[in-house]
Amino acid sequence: MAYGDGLDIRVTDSTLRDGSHAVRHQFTEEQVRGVVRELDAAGVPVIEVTHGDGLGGSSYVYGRSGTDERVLIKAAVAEARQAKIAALMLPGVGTKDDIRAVHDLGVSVIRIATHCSEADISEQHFGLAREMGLETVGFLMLAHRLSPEDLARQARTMVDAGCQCVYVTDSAGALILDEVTDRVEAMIAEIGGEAQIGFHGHQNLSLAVANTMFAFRAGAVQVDGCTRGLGAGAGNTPTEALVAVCDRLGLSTGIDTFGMMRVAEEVVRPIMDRECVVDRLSLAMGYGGVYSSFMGHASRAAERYGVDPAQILLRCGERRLVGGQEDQITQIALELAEETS
Ligand SMILES: CC[C@H](O)CC(=O)C(=O)O
Ligand SMILES: [Mn+2]
Repeated sequence: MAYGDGLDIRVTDSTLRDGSHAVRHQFTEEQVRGVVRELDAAGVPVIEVTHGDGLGGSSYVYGRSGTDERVLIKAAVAEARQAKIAALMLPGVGTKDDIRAVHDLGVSVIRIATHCSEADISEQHFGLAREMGLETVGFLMLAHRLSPEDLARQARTMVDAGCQCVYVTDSAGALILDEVTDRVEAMIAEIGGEAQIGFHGHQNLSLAVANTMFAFRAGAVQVDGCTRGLGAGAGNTPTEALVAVCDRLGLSTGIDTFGMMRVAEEVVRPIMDRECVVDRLSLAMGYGGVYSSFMGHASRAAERYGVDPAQILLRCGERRLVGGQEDQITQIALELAEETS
């Protein structure tokens, strides 16, 4: 199956959204302009720009943005020559007014994310987005927590509400190869022909590129990457590696392979606080099925209460915490401190 428009796969680069977690939401306008200019020149078809937790994410709990995301989005739209600019939102963190505002700024793709079992909270947002002529994408987050059949039923809810492509979103980097295939295939059986399927990977178990290729082989035609892997947890599927693999397999992404390698090395690496790596913490998240953006929260809570951050994360996994329950990370750190005192 191909994406269309002459592409086998359409890549959305989320460096300036998922990568925001790894720079504490401190991207500057100048950095956003530089990254968008270079990704656009390399042929990346869609570039996502938002606070790491989506529109409206700048807050005490999620972390305040260094620069207002609307300023960053406006700058991205101004720099892009061919790329579409996308924005992500979680109903409840962002609102319909945020969708209206970014539409007015020139965003053309809206990606609406819900926990994998709660697609129904996105219905009005998809309806509004389609009325406004936006391209729509749905994220079913922490997709490892549902069986393929249940996930497909949630995808059906999004599609009936107006979603044009539903992503298997491996927020914890917990899915392993065939587990991706099974989910994509179940979604194709349910919504194939009516909507596309996408895949968003995290590198916590070191499988992001491989999982993305399994998703493609099962029928996914939209996939995400982050340049130099810059993203939550151990980071995301590195766009430059994904593009190189596709190139070697003869699959067209429309992206210049060596251009992407250069952007990763010369443009994105210099603005990273640190490399995103598979280490004890990120590996614990992949192993325990924990939402990748919990890593920074757990590290800070562990330092504050003198406990082991990996233990916090594993407990988050045992309790099946979802995005939006970040306050419970502090609660767990307090419990661990009490248990060890
Ligand atoms: C804030 C939304 C969320 O982080 C989306 C995402 O990238 C994921 O679930 O992996
Ligand atoms: Mn992510």
